Amino acid sequence: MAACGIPCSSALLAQGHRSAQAATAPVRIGHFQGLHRHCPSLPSVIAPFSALQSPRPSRCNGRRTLSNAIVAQAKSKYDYDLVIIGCGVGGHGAALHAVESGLKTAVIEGHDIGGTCVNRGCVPSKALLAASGRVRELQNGMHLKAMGIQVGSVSYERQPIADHAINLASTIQLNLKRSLEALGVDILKGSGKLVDNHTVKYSLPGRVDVGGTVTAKDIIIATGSVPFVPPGIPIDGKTVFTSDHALKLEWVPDWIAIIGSGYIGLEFSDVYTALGSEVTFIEAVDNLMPGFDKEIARLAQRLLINPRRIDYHTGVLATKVTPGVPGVKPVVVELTDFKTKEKVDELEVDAVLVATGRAPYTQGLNLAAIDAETDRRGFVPVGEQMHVLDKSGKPVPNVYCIGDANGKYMLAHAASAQGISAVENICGRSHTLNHLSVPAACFTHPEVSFVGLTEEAAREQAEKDGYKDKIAVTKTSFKANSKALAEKEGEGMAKMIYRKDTGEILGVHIIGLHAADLIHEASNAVATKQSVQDIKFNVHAHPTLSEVLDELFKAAHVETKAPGKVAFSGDKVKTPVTV
Ligand SMILES: Cc1cc2nc3c(=O)[nH]c(=O)nc-3n(C[C@H](O)[C@H](O)[C@H](O)COP(=O)(O)OP(=O)(O)OC[C@H]3O[C@@H](n4cnc5c(N)ncnc54)[C@H](O)[C@@H]3O)c2cc1C
Ligand SMILES: NC(=O)c1ccc[n+]([C@@H]2O[C@H](COP(=O)([O-])OP(=O)(O)OC[C@H]3O[C@@H](n4cnc5c(N)ncnc54)[C@H](O)[C@@H]3O)[C@@H](O)[C@H]2O)c1
Repeated sequence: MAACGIPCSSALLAQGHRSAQAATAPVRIGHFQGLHRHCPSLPSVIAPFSALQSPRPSRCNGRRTLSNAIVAQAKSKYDYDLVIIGCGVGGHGAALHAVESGLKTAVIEGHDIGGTCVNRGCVPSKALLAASGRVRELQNGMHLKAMGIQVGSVSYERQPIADHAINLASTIQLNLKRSLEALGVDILKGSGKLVDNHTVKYSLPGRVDVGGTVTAKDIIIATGSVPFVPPGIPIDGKTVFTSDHALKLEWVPDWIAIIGSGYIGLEFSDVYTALGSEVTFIEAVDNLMPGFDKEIARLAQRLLINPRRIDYHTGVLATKVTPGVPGVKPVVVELTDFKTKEKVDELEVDAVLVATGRAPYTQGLNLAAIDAETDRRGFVPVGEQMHVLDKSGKPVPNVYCIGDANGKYMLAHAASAQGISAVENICGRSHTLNHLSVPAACFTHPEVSFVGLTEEAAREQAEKDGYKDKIAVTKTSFKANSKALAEKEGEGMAKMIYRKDTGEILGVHIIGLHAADLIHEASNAVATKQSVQDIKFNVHAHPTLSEVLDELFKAAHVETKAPGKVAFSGDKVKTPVTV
């Protein structure tokens, strides 16, 4: 567990293997935040951005304190103010903010606009979760009967569910591309490689008609990640596969082993069990969901694992997997004790999903050209303000790295927020993203979400910094919430870890209906440094699920009554590295 409480165990396990795996993986590349603001189908939403209404504006749109002479020089010397290598959600979010800030911007994209999130991640997985979630709900006769509803037998068609995910990804990919075009961002097709800290060469293998060299005042690297596959596990894409293949839902195995009980493993266990599969988790750590707050993980096990057709082996590694033939020959999985390294079991299943983390996609960038190198796992080292660090740990002028490629927090909205932060710094508006305020959610049924530290990490931090007797925890249950009860969805809890001397919110964790939406009141409070004694005066509509949080805040007891922003211990906490 990293200091921030964000899941990171797979990274520990993966050490030493990642770069090698990434080297053989195909180039991949997506954000809602940007999409909502800039979707071409929403012109009225775009309108407020001055960058759109004027001809190509000068650097940083008048907000930067550059003299006109410097601006003119900057404009004439380079092709662009900003070039972004990689156009996933991170690159896209950075590009939108750059245009808003008046920067002449280009993105270089080697595969598909939208990257992992849009094409092989968040978007298609949420489509599968939405469809399979309905199947689960309609098949839960007891639940429906409790509200006086009876349904006949419920069935589904696999291909239309798969098509829903594929079509959604295509639509959003197109929306992202159009939003960039509408904003005047040049989209350069090819794989980018640094020449120096102002120059990028780009090309597409096998295409002599595509490519070139561009110069820019600043460069952002946003090349993302690919699935990490441990050694000894050959991916055939049919019986042994990663999320890249699973999202296509080409078949629904009767029995599937999922290696890894992190985000991907959990979300796919939700999809597969709803569609009728039996699931076996193989988890290296001694407990399932090792990256989550322990109490939340225990309740998650009671809600998401135990009542379903799921069993599990913990404390074991899948050290060897032999692919099978669908319907003919099973996949064989060799299990090795994580601690003793002795072979302990062998499983025969229909399919294996490898969900053991993600590896950065950073090779081929030629970081040597800027006197930088990746760490041993392939991540690009960055400072607090997203500057790439050179071999001696100093910031490389004008080169930044955001998103999965730097490994700070491998989530779509974190990539986009880091992109916005980098652009702020490029524009001379010093900005540091507080990663402890970035929410995370797992979209199972019910959902799990959190922000900040787990209870364990908060206590560890407090012990180290000498305020361990100041840590307090409040908890509320969905069972007492009118809206949840009206929905017959009373299973779930929220917990908050805070400092009773200052009222600082250190972490909030939720499991229950719409937990992924509910977390934002807490994450925004952490971001704006609202204290518990302030937030407890917020008014929540009744009856809503948000009252679960209202009660949570009201249950907190703070020693000081002083309202307002306080000096938080989080101010001193360095941006956590989570992988
Ligand atoms: C199954 C799955 C589900 C997920 N669900 C969620 C979720 O619900 N919520 C969430 O927040 N996160 C989710 N994630 C994580 C999220 O997808 C990533 O954190 C996010 O995509 C990272 O964005 P990025 O821009 O850093 O990288 P990417 O999205 O990987 O984009 C990088 C882009 O750079 C391009 N590229 C790479 N190298 C080069 C080069 N040299 N030149 C030019 N282009 C290059 C790639 O083609 C790619 O398009 C999920 C991930 C997976 C796998
Ligand atoms: N809803 C979301 O936000 C969402 C959804 C999916 C993915 N993601 C992102 O994608 C990334 C990858 O997800 P993930 O679930 O693959 O990674 P993860 O790091 O969340 O979980 C990987 C799990 O695999 C286990 N593991 C690693 N190697 C193993 C081995 N050899 N044998 C057995 N167990 C092993 C680890 O202990 C860990 O529990 C995450 O960083 C996450 O941020 C986010």
